[in-house]
Amino acid sequence: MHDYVQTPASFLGRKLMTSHADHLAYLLARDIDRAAQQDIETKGSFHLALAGGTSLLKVFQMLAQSFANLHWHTVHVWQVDERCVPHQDERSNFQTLDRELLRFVDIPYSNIHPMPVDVSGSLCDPELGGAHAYSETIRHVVPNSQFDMVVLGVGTDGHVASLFPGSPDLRVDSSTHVVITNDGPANTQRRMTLTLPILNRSRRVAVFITGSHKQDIVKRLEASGRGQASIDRLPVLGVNPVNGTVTWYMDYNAYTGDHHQHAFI
Ligand SMILES: O=C1O[C@H](COP(=O)(O)O)[C@@H](O)[C@H](O)[C@H]1O
Repeated sequence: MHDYVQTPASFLGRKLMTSHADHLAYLLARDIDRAAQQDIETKGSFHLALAGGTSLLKVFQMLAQSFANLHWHTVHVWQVDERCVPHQDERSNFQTLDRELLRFVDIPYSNIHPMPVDVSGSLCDPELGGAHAYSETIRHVVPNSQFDMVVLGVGTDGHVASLFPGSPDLRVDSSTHVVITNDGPANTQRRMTLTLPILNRSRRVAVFITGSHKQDIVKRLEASGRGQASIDRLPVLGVNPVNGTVTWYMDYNAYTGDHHQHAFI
Protein backbone atom coordinates (compact mmCIF):
# COMPACT_ATOMS: atom_id res chain seq x y z
CA MET A 1 0.00 0.00 0.00
CA HIS A 2 1.56 3.29 -1.09
CA ASP A 3 1.46 6.39 0.99
CA TYR A 4 0.19 9.30 -1.15
CA VAL A 5 1.16 12.81 -0.22
CA GLN A 6 -0.11 15.91 -1.92
CA THR A 7 2.37 18.72 -2.05
CA PRO A 8 1.16 22.31 -1.86
CA ALA A 9 1.73 24.82 -4.63
CA SER A 10 3.75 27.23 -2.51
CA PHE A 11 6.59 27.28 -0.03
CA LEU A 12 7.25 30.29 2.22
CA GLY A 13 4.75 32.24 0.12
CA ARG A 14 6.49 31.58 -3.21
CA LYS A 15 5.81 29.07 -5.98
CA LEU A 16 6.80 25.46 -5.25
CA MET A 17 7.44 22.77 -7.84
CA THR A 18 7.96 19.18 -6.73
CA SER A 19 8.88 16.06 -8.64
CA HIS A 20 11.43 13.29 -8.79
CA ALA A 21 14.97 14.64 -9.01
CA ASP A 22 15.51 13.88 -12.70
CA HIS A 23 12.20 15.32 -13.78
CA LEU A 24 12.71 18.33 -11.54
CA ALA A 25 16.04 19.01 -13.25
CA TYR A 26 14.20 18.84 -16.57
CA LEU A 27 11.52 21.28 -15.31
CA LEU A 28 14.11 23.80 -14.17
CA ALA A 29 16.12 23.47 -17.40
CA ARG A 30 12.89 23.95 -19.36
CA ASP A 31 12.03 27.05 -17.31
CA ILE A 32 15.48 28.52 -17.90
CA ASP A 33 15.02 27.86 -21.62
CA ARG A 34 11.57 29.48 -21.64
CA ALA A 35 12.75 32.54 -19.72
CA ALA A 36 15.74 32.90 -22.03
CA GLN A 37 13.61 32.63 -25.17
CA GLN A 38 11.21 35.22 -23.80
CA ASP A 39 13.95 37.70 -22.86
CA ILE A 40 15.96 37.18 -26.04
CA GLU A 41 12.82 37.94 -28.05
CA THR A 42 11.94 41.06 -26.07
CA LYS A 43 15.34 42.55 -25.22
CA GLY A 44 17.93 40.58 -27.14
CA SER A 45 19.90 39.06 -24.27
CA PHE A 46 19.61 36.84 -21.21
CA HIS A 47 21.85 37.13 -18.14
CA LEU A 48 21.93 33.89 -16.19
CA ALA A 49 23.80 33.44 -12.88
CA LEU A 50 24.46 29.86 -11.78
CA ALA A 51 25.47 28.53 -8.36
CA GLY A 52 27.84 25.63 -7.73
CA GLY A 53 27.41 22.49 -5.66
CA THR A 54 26.43 19.00 -6.67
CA SER A 55 22.63 19.30 -6.87
CA LEU A 56 22.76 21.48 -9.97
CA LEU A 57 24.84 19.00 -11.98
CA LYS A 58 21.69 17.37 -13.31
CA VAL A 59 20.31 20.74 -14.38
CA PHE A 60 23.52 21.64 -16.22
CA GLN A 61 23.49 18.24 -17.95
CA MET A 62 19.83 18.63 -18.87
CA LEU A 63 20.47 22.08 -20.34
CA ALA A 64 23.38 20.71 -22.37
CA GLN A 65 21.49 17.64 -23.60
CA SER A 66 17.98 18.90 -24.18
CA PHE A 67 18.28 22.64 -24.64
CA ALA A 68 21.47 23.00 -26.67
CA ASN A 69 19.38 24.71 -29.38
CA LEU A 70 18.71 27.73 -27.21
CA HIS A 71 20.22 30.91 -28.71
CA TRP A 72 23.27 30.55 -26.49
CA HIS A 73 25.12 33.27 -28.41
CA THR A 74 22.86 35.86 -26.75
CA VAL A 75 23.06 34.27 -23.29
CA HIS A 76 25.56 35.51 -20.71
CA VAL A 77 26.55 33.05 -18.00
CA TRP A 78 27.70 34.37 -14.61
CA GLN A 79 28.80 32.67 -11.43
CA VAL A 80 26.90 33.01 -8.15
CA ASP A 81 29.89 31.84 -6.12
CA GLU A 82 33.28 30.27 -6.44
CA ARG A 83 35.89 28.68 -4.25
CA CYS A 84 39.26 30.41 -4.13
CA VAL A 85 41.00 27.59 -5.96
CA PRO A 86 42.52 27.35 -9.45
CA HIS A 87 40.02 26.48 -12.19
CA GLN A 88 41.82 23.14 -12.70
CA ASP A 89 41.03 22.20 -9.09
CA GLU A 90 38.14 19.74 -8.86
CA ARG A 91 36.52 21.91 -6.15
CA SER A 92 36.14 24.75 -8.66
CA ASN A 93 32.51 25.54 -9.44
CA PHE A 94 33.59 26.91 -12.81
CA GLN A 95 35.30 23.68 -13.72
CA THR A 96 32.01 21.83 -13.12
CA LEU A 97 30.01 24.38 -15.07
CA ASP A 98 32.39 24.11 -17.99
CA ARG A 99 32.61 20.32 -17.88
CA GLU A 100 28.86 19.74 -17.60
CA LEU A 101 27.41 22.59 -19.66
CA LEU A 102 29.49 25.28 -21.32
CA ARG A 103 31.63 23.08 -23.55
CA PHE A 104 28.50 21.52 -25.07
CA VAL A 105 26.71 24.70 -26.10
CA ASP A 106 27.37 27.34 -28.69
CA ILE A 107 28.16 30.21 -26.34
CA PRO A 108 30.79 32.81 -27.25
CA TYR A 109 33.81 32.97 -24.98
CA SER A 110 33.07 36.64 -24.30
CA ASN A 111 29.65 35.72 -22.84
CA ILE A 112 31.16 33.50 -20.15
CA HIS A 113 31.97 35.35 -16.94
CA PRO A 114 33.96 33.25 -14.46
CA MET A 115 34.65 34.83 -11.09
CA PRO A 116 38.28 36.07 -11.06
CA VAL A 117 39.43 33.97 -8.11
CA ASP A 118 42.72 32.93 -9.72
CA VAL A 119 44.75 35.83 -11.03
CA SER A 120 48.14 34.55 -12.19
CA GLY A 121 48.19 32.03 -9.37
CA SER A 122 47.09 34.51 -6.65
CA LEU A 123 43.89 33.16 -5.13
CA CYS A 124 41.40 35.84 -4.03
CA ASP A 125 44.23 38.18 -3.08
CA PRO A 126 42.44 41.29 -1.68
CA GLU A 127 45.20 43.47 -3.20
CA LEU A 128 44.09 42.35 -6.66
CA GLY A 129 40.50 43.46 -6.05
CA GLY A 130 38.81 40.50 -7.75
CA ALA A 131 35.47 41.02 -5.97
CA HIS A 132 35.41 44.68 -6.98
CA ALA A 133 36.38 43.79 -10.56
CA TYR A 134 33.53 41.25 -10.86
CA SER A 135 31.11 43.74 -9.42
CA GLU A 136 32.23 46.36 -11.97
CA THR A 137 31.90 43.87 -14.83
CA ILE A 138 28.34 43.14 -13.74
CA ARG A 139 27.61 46.84 -13.50
CA HIS A 140 28.85 47.44 -17.05
CA VAL A 141 27.49 44.35 -18.77
CA VAL A 142 24.23 43.48 -16.98
CA PRO A 143 21.54 46.11 -17.60
CA ASN A 144 20.65 47.76 -14.29
CA SER A 145 22.80 45.08 -12.53
CA GLN A 146 19.68 42.95 -12.67
CA PHE A 147 20.20 39.29 -13.59
CA ASP A 148 17.38 37.85 -15.67
CA MET A 149 17.59 34.59 -13.79
CA VAL A 150 19.61 33.31 -10.84
CA VAL A 151 19.77 29.61 -10.05
CA LEU A 152 20.68 28.73 -6.46
CA GLY A 153 21.17 25.68 -4.29
CA VAL A 154 20.90 25.44 -0.51
CA GLY A 155 23.39 23.82 1.87
CA THR A 156 22.27 21.52 4.68
CA ASP A 157 23.10 24.40 7.05
CA GLY A 158 20.87 26.84 5.12
CA HIS A 159 23.71 28.59 3.32
CA VAL A 160 23.00 30.04 -0.07
CA ALA A 161 25.60 31.07 -2.65
CA SER A 162 28.67 31.21 -0.32
CA LEU A 163 26.82 33.12 2.38
CA PHE A 164 27.01 31.01 5.53
CA PRO A 165 25.06 31.20 8.81
CA GLY A 166 26.33 33.98 11.06
CA SER A 167 28.37 35.68 8.34
CA PRO A 168 28.68 39.49 8.59
CA ASP A 169 28.35 39.43 4.79
CA LEU A 170 24.64 38.76 5.27
CA ARG A 171 24.33 42.38 6.37
CA VAL A 172 26.28 44.22 3.67
CA ASP A 173 24.91 47.48 2.34
CA SER A 174 22.88 47.48 -0.84
CA SER A 175 25.77 48.67 -3.02
CA THR A 176 28.05 45.71 -2.14
CA HIS A 177 27.43 43.11 -4.80
CA VAL A 178 30.39 40.75 -4.57
CA VAL A 179 32.53 39.76 -1.56
CA ILE A 180 35.25 37.35 -0.53
CA THR A 181 34.08 35.27 2.44
CA ASN A 182 35.86 33.09 4.90
CA ASP A 183 32.90 32.26 7.09
CA GLY A 184 32.02 28.72 6.12
CA PRO A 185 32.64 25.60 8.17
CA ALA A 186 36.29 24.82 8.86
CA ASN A 187 36.64 22.56 5.83
CA THR A 188 35.46 25.18 3.33
CA GLN A 189 38.11 27.49 2.00
CA ARG A 190 37.73 31.14 1.09
CA ARG A 191 35.19 31.91 -1.59
CA MET A 192 33.94 34.72 -3.77
CA THR A 193 30.19 35.20 -3.79
CA LEU A 194 27.36 37.42 -4.92
CA THR A 195 25.63 39.08 -1.96
CA LEU A 196 21.96 39.18 -0.99
CA PRO A 197 21.41 42.72 -2.35
CA ILE A 198 22.38 41.77 -5.90
CA LEU A 199 20.61 38.41 -5.73
CA ASN A 200 17.52 40.32 -4.65
CA ARG A 201 17.67 42.62 -7.68
CA SER A 202 17.12 39.59 -9.95
CA ARG A 203 14.04 39.23 -12.09
CA ARG A 204 13.69 35.52 -11.42
CA VAL A 205 15.24 33.28 -8.78
CA ALA A 206 15.13 29.48 -8.83
CA VAL A 207 16.13 27.53 -5.72
CA PHE A 208 16.86 23.87 -6.46
CA ILE A 209 16.88 21.39 -3.55
CA THR A 210 17.20 17.62 -3.92
CA GLY A 211 17.99 14.61 -1.75
CA SER A 212 16.81 13.25 1.57
CA HIS A 213 19.83 14.83 3.29
CA LYS A 214 18.08 18.18 2.63
CA GLN A 215 14.87 17.16 4.46
CA ASP A 216 15.93 18.70 7.76
CA ILE A 217 16.84 22.03 6.26
CA VAL A 218 13.54 22.14 4.38
CA LYS A 219 11.70 21.57 7.67
CA ARG A 220 13.79 24.21 9.44
CA LEU A 221 13.04 26.74 6.71
CA GLU A 222 9.34 25.99 6.90
CA ALA A 223 9.31 26.40 10.69
CA SER A 224 11.47 29.48 10.78
CA GLY A 225 10.33 33.04 11.36
CA ARG A 226 11.33 35.90 9.08
CA GLY A 227 13.54 38.87 9.87
CA GLN A 228 17.28 39.45 10.11
CA ALA A 229 17.86 36.98 12.99
CA SER A 230 16.36 34.18 10.90
CA ILE A 231 18.43 35.21 7.88
CA ASP A 232 21.58 35.17 10.02
CA ARG A 233 20.70 31.62 11.07
CA LEU A 234 19.42 30.40 7.68
CA PRO A 235 20.87 32.64 4.95
CA VAL A 236 18.64 31.35 2.14
CA LEU A 237 15.73 33.10 3.88
CA GLY A 238 17.38 36.36 2.81
CA VAL A 239 16.63 35.58 -0.83
CA ASN A 240 13.55 37.63 -1.35
CA PRO A 241 13.60 39.77 -4.50
CA VAL A 242 11.15 42.63 -4.15
CA ASN A 243 10.40 42.87 -7.87
CA GLY A 244 11.30 39.35 -8.91
CA THR A 245 9.83 35.90 -8.73
CA VAL A 246 11.13 33.03 -6.61
CA THR A 247 10.41 29.41 -7.50
CA TRP A 248 11.42 26.59 -5.18
CA TYR A 249 12.19 23.33 -7.01
CA MET A 250 12.24 20.48 -4.49
CA ASP A 251 12.42 16.82 -5.17
CA TYR A 252 10.20 14.43 -3.22
CA ASN A 253 13.10 13.19 -1.12
CA ALA A 254 13.88 16.69 0.11
CA TYR A 255 10.28 17.77 0.54
CA THR A 256 8.45 14.80 1.99
CA GLY A 257 11.12 12.21 2.53
CA ASP A 258 9.81 8.81 3.39
CA HIS A 259 6.55 8.81 1.44
CA HIS A 260 6.50 6.70 -1.69
CA GLN A 261 4.03 8.39 -3.99
CA HIS A 262 3.14 11.99 -4.54
CA ALA A 263 0.83 14.15 -6.52
CA PHE A 264 0.60 17.82 -7.42
CA ILE A 265 -2.35 19.83 -6.20
O1 LIG B 1 28.95 25.23 -1.31
C1 LIG B 1 27.97 25.31 -2.01
O2 LIG B 1 26.82 24.70 -1.60
C2 LIG B 1 25.53 25.04 -2.11
C3 LIG B 1 24.71 23.76 -2.08
O3 LIG B 1 25.43 22.73 -2.72
P1 LIG B 1 24.92 21.25 -2.93
O4 LIG B 1 26.17 20.46 -3.22
O5 LIG B 1 24.27 20.81 -1.67
O6 LIG B 1 24.01 21.27 -4.09
C4 LIG B 1 25.64 25.64 -3.49
O7 LIG B 1 24.39 26.14 -3.89
C5 LIG B 1 26.71 26.71 -3.53
O8 LIG B 1 26.74 27.39 -4.75
C6 LIG B 1 28.00 25.99 -3.33
O9 LIG B 1 29.13 26.77 -3.56
